Amino acid sequence: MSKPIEDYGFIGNMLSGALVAQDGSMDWLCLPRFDSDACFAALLGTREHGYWRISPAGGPQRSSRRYLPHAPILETTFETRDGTAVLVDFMPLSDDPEKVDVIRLVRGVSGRVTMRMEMALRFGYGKTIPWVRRRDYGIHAVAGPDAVELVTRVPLHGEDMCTIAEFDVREGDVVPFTLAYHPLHREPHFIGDAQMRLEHTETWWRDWVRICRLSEFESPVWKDAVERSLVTLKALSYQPSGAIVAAPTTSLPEEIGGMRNWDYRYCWIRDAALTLYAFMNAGYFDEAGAFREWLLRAAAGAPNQMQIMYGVDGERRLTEIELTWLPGYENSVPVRIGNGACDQIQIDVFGELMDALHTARKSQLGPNQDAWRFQQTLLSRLEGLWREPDEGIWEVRGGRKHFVHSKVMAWVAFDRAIKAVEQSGFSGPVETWRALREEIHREVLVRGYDKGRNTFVQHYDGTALDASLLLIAEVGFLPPEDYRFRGTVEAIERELLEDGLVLRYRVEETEDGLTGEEGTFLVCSFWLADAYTMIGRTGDAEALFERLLSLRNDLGLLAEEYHPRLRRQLGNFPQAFSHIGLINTAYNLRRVSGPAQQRADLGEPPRADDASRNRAAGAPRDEPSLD
Ligand SMILES: OC[C@H]1O[C@H](O[C@H]2O[C@H](CO)[C@@H](O)[C@H](O)[C@H]2O)[C@H](O)[C@@H](O)[C@@H]1O
Repeated sequence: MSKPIEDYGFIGNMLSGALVAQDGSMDWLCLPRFDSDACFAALLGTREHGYWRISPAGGPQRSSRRYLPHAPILETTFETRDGTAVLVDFMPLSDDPEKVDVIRLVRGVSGRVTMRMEMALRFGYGKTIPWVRRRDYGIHAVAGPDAVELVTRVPLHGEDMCTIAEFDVREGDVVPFTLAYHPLHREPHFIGDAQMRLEHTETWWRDWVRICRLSEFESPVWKDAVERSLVTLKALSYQPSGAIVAAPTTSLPEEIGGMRNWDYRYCWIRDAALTLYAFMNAGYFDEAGAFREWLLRAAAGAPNQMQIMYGVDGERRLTEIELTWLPGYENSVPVRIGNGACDQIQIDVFGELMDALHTARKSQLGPNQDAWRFQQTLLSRLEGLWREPDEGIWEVRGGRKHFVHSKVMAWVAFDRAIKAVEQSGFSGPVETWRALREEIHREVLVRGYDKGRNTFVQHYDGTALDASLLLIAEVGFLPPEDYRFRGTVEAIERELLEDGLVLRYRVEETEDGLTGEEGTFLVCSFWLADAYTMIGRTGDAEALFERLLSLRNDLGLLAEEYHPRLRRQLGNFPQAFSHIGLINTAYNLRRVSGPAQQRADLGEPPRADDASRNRAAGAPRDEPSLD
């Protein structure tokens, strides 16, 4: 029986991540990387597909949970008739991407609680039962190239292809369990003092959060929401390369029982560029630098071969396949790994990329000629490409169209390049770019705008609406007071709202190549709040933002979508896109010159004045300069 998506907490260490349910069951864990095979995949199947549960043997009478302040460290409290015990789950930081660990500490709080640990390791996304051997420290399990050590002082025994332990904890007892991954060709490693690793992990995250600019929020709820979102985004970054995954999961459905199930454990240029923007808003510049370095490496080569997404180390081949042995989350099939969208053309990424680098440059992170050369080659490709149809921001699988958002973002790409020349002294064919910027603008106002309804439309020669049009003012294509933008906001309010939340489009009006429905798309609702702010409807913006905050789970986490009637989160979880929206909208609401205006080049950008503090706090890599 699946648990609601919002029942899960996320822990991670910038190499991989795990989902742990309220009942103490770790139902999703991929080792050693975000996109490695899962060794616990009960999330998308049953216990047969792997899980690791630690909870009171007779079940708790009550349980509650929280994150430790400032860190992706989960603490679940189980109250039983005999006493209270706490389970602390975390993934310690590691310098070696092939050696990744999960630590679970059971602490006795009061009385005497009998706890039960059950572990069913199933490598290869729930398919492969490993060869398990006893060791004096616990067990050693091997399957193919993967090996783990489960280290504990508690006696273990086997039952029905699972490893089991029952043990008592009394007030003051601490019982650690460590799962340490290593590739079979390497020696096992042992973590040592789990309590010390906990303290080290807590300290690292506390120092990281110290940089964060939260003083502009009076409300502790807003402060916490922004901080938790930043910590989540940071935990979704892949430390060795600087990439950022869209989510740590695959195939959590956008419709319960439906086929809209995708693998998000990769780095989308779009999502990562917007993440970068959220980080810069909050004062984090090392992350911006690291992502740019990743991008330059991943996208290096012929500009016409730049992809819209890559693996975390820059891998290009992300072949999409179906895992037929997994029944899917609440029977939502297929379960997919890999993502066919990697071969799509999505013109908006040129704009998102140029915009993020523009903001970074304005934030006074030093110039970088390599990055500028790279941007110029991208623009030379865009000169012809912007005229072509594409798959657009929503990655439709029903055929290419002339999406208006894609054209607007092509305009953004040339606009930011022109500004780089005008404001920062870079050189380039600025007259050509000016002419293209003008031509795109003119064309969109004619072919992308429906005069009769006073609204922009999803694609040329069509009538459907699309939530991505809410970004038209935010990116500076038109001023917010322009009647055509206001008309678009009103049309979206009339036609794309479900219980006050925004659908990205109406599935019945959009050839997305898929069947079924989907929930409201959370980042689009944040964009609507931004649009309200920009057109002076601050009360509506605040109300919508508060509503969106109320949709977070008890730990402050958001999936990609929300179903208002079912009152359930839907889609991959936690999703970077949604948390990016939360952060940017919060700053937008509290700054005289918020991110929307910054992107539209109307105000002051976030500054790099905290970058040195960022480094001092032990951020994991040097800050490369940004153009
Ligand atoms: O709806 C179909 C598409 O859904 C996914 O894409 C969505 O997630 C991406 C990552 O967050 C985001 O960049 C994109 O804008 C979203 O539409 C899926 O990854 C695609 O393969 C699928 O076609």
